[in-house]
Amino acid sequence: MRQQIMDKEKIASAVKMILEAIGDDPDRQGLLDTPKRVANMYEEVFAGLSKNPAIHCETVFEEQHEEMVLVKDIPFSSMCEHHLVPFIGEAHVAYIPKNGRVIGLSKIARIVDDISKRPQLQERITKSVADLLMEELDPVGVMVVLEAEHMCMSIRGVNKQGAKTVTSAVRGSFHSNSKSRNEVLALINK
Ligand SMILES: Nc1nc2c(ncn2[C@@H]2O[C@H](COP(=O)(O)OP(=O)(O)OP(=O)(O)O)[C@@H](O)[C@H]2O)c(=O)[nH]1
Ligand SMILES: [Zn+2]
Repeated sequence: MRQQIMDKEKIASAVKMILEAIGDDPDRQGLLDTPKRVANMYEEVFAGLSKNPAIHCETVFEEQHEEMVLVKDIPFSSMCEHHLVPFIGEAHVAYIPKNGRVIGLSKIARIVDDISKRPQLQERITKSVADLLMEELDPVGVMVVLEAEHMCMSIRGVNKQGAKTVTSAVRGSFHSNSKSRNEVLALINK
């Protein structure tokens, strides 16, 4: 796993250069602490770069539940890797455990967070969460649905405030069985 220390001084000097480049004065009162603040913010919003989300699957409960578990409406935010502005929305994660391999519900939200807090694409987050659960838990099936608004589409460019992007990743039995897929979709929309 990549272990990297974030170089906050480098971020701060880059932000100072950006402020100069856009034609503002980085030495004016209101901007004096901005490079440092942005560096602190980047440390937070890109914290997932130094995280290994698989650790959240280390504690497995031996619970013979072979029906669906759905954690829905998990708020998440990420940074679009094309423009470095946020996209914000909700994740819904369903899986059907096998051989009693059940994890704590909060761990599902932690996995979403660790994978989101990096320069990302919505499709990659969706797929990464599904693949990680398949690899670590070997469940009967996994289905992940993300819906988000991308600031790069809202505040600039095409300027479509409120447009939502929905992505899904479907693995195992959810892939082969449209009835279980529809059950998840119905529960998400409840
Ligand atoms: N597939 C995908 N596209 C994304 C995501 N986040 C942002 N984008 C898109 O990335 C694309 C980048 O397009 P480019 O033409 O290289 O950049 P641009 O000139 O800034 O594009 P516009 O946003 O259309 O102004 C845009 O269409 C964004 O909407 C994402 O998570 N998934
Ligand atoms: Zn973007």
